Amino acid sequence: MLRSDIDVKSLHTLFKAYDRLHIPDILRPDALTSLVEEIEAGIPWRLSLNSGPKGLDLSLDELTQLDDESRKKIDDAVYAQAATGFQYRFDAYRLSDEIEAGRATLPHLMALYAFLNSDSFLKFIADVTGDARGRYCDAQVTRYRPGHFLTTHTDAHEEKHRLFAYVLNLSGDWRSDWGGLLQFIAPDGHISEAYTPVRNALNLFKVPQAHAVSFVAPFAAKNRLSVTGWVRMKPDART
Ligand SMILES: O=C(O)CCC(=O)C(=O)O
Ligand SMILES: [Fe+2]
Repeated sequence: MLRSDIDVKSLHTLFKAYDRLHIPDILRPDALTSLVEEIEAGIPWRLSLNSGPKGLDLSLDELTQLDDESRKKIDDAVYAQAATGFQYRFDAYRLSDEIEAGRATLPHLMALYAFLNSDSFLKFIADVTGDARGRYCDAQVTRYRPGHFLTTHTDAHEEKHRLFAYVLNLSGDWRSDWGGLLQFIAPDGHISEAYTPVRNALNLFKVPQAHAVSFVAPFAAKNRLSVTGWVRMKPDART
């Protein structure tokens, strides 16, 4: 699935210097097209948001049945928490959980998950990062619609043994004005770097590292689609 002419050495030099990397044209174009078609044909999205420390995955069908007042209550709680702390709201399909539970039936996403866990991809990660401890990648498909976002966090998780985060962007022709930027936040609060979603680019960064996905503007002309997850140390720690 990987494009064959990737210059791993140069990527390694950059990764060593910055602990993060934006790699354009990561997959062979044919692999990417089938993947995007499969996702766009419809997958069982759920709205993922947190209520304080608790993560919730809510059925989109049930949410559309809520009356305006109930929906406003959720929005108010989300915005109150986002004003001062950690908050997210985006659509997700928990690909690795669904596959591990034997529930997934989406061949191209299953092939991608197998690829992400193949020796060749894990070796690619080891060569680029200089760290050969990665044994396993988890994965979720995410869709940020207008009004979706993820505030600043580091991805650190004691039990999950995360080494690196990755984001495979699937949306093309994205304008930075639409938001949905992957932003890296410096200790002084400035944004040290931001990646605009680029179709078929892989963003890779070391964990922990402060980052966020900026609010997708109401006028964004499309949704921001990605497959994202973490390269982890232990295959038996799939929690
Ligand atoms: O979608 C992205 O660019 C990053 C997502 C992220 O940081 C996360 O899910 O923890
Ligand atoms: Fe993150």
